[in-house]
Amino acid sequence: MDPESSDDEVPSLVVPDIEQKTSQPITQDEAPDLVPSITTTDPVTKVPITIVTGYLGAGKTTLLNYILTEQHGKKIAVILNEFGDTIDIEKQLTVSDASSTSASPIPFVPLANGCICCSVKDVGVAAIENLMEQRGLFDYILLETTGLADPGNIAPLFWLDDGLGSTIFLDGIVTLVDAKNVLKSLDEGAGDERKEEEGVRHDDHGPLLTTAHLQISHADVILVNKADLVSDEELQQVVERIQSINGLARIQTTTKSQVPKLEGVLLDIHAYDQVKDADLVFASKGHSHLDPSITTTTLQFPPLTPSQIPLFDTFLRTLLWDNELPHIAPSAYTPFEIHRLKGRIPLRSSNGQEGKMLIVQGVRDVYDVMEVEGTGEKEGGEAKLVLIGKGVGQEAVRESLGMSLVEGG
Ligand SMILES: Nc1nc2c(ncn2[C@@H]2O[C@H](COP(=O)(O)OP(=O)(O)OP(=O)(O)O)[C@@H](O)[C@H]2O)c(=O)[nH]1
Ligand SMILES: [Zn+2]
Repeated sequence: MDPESSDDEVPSLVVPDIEQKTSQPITQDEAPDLVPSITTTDPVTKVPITIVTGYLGAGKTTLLNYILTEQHGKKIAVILNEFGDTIDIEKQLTVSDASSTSASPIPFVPLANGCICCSVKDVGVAAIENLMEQRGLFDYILLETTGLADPGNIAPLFWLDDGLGSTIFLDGIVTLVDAKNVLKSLDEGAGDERKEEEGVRHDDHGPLLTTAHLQISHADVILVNKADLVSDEELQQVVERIQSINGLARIQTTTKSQVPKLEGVLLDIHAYDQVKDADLVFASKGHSHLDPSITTTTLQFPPLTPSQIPLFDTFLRTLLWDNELPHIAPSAYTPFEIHRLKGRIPLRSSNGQEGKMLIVQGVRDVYDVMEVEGTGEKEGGEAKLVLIGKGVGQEAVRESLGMSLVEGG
């Protein structure tokens, strides 16, 4: 919902009233050129995009190669965002798609010299728009980020930029984790060479908040790769640490980034347009907080009445846009940061008709609330709002929600 619309509608996509950094028109020679290919006039069908992220050397390119050589019948375009001149090496690695029978090579967009999440955002958007001129040649986009990218800055690009939002949709964020080195990265920031000017997210309120934390906390799927390099115990320890950070993501352990199945597991997962009850089961079980920086917490509460909907939306806005907890004195809680949120909120229908449901999705300060038909669950189903981030487990968050939903409060 944009700020102007009336409160009683169920808000749809809401974005903070940040002045949008309007992307300056990129001159043609700035936007990377595409591999030449046939243009087609296929009607606009929204093309899914999967963001592949993960630390340097975790196995992103190995995954892309694996996907490009698997027989899945998809025509995939690849956007490679690598620092500096590794782009050519990556290009050979990535678009060597032996299996592609199509005469034209895979549409491939190199985005070198910077990180799409911070320094080449506009070029990235222009490159994707450019790519979409060739739609019809492909029906899926894979975007491999640099090893140092913060996916929380990239995901909203596909929500915020209504130009892009009309032709592509974010299907999910896949994070590759190096089983052998991830704990060091999380505990010591090993390998986190983000430059200060990029606003390195080492948090001065306590424990380290590294790029590895961000890539894990924002993931919809996490591949714990290089399993062959660690013992079973070490692998289990890594999986448990990652699960305690992100209780929503589906986690697989892999070697050479090879997953048994792509469809519905890595691709076409629709992580942003639906929230199934099964998605929230693990997160709702409550877990030991193994990581000092980032945790997952689940707020459970009774179904909302129609008049509580705007109260709930005000709670979300204050939480995500103002970084404050309504009704709680700032001195009564420590600074928090929301990376990802998902919710299924049954609505108590006033006349007993089968309850509708609010589905909530959020990444950092961009969130989306959709009203959908209930799935026939009995009315008493609890509402669940799962938060992933820093400081989300403090009792004040729960209290603030409870006080926010008091009608006439
Ligand atoms: N032992 C082992 N090596 C792996 C595995 N997966 C990938 N590798 C190797 O690890 C190295 C890095 O893999 P890449 O796929 O290039 O990793 P990346 O994340 O794309 O790396 P950057 O582009 O530098 O960020 C390559 O030599 C891969 O062959 C694995 O499961 N086990
Ligand atoms: Zn970046």
